[in-house]
Amino acid sequence: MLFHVAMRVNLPPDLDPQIADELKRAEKQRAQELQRAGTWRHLWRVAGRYANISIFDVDSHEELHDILSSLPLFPYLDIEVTPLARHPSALPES
Ligand SMILES: O=C(O)CC1=CCC(=O)O1
Repeated sequence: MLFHVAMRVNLPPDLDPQIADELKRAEKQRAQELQRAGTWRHLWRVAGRYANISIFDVDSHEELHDILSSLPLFPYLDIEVTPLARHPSALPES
């Protein structure tokens, strides 16, 4: 199941910079693990915002929820999830 996930990062301006750096390092490590596993299919920066647009490939809504809610930055993320269905005019995937 594919999901379009929009994440906006809202780190508090007064957050200790060392804690912020550690959260970003841990988030990057987890994001790269999930990309290598094929679960986090796309990760794009939204130009001009501290936000990303991502595509996740998971087996269930529950799996997506578990992944998103365990991200290191989760307490600071505004997340919007959109389920995707195949478009009838899309070419078959190679
Ligand atoms: O910077 C972001 O958009 C949040 C984020 C997601 C994966 C990652 O490494 O950072």
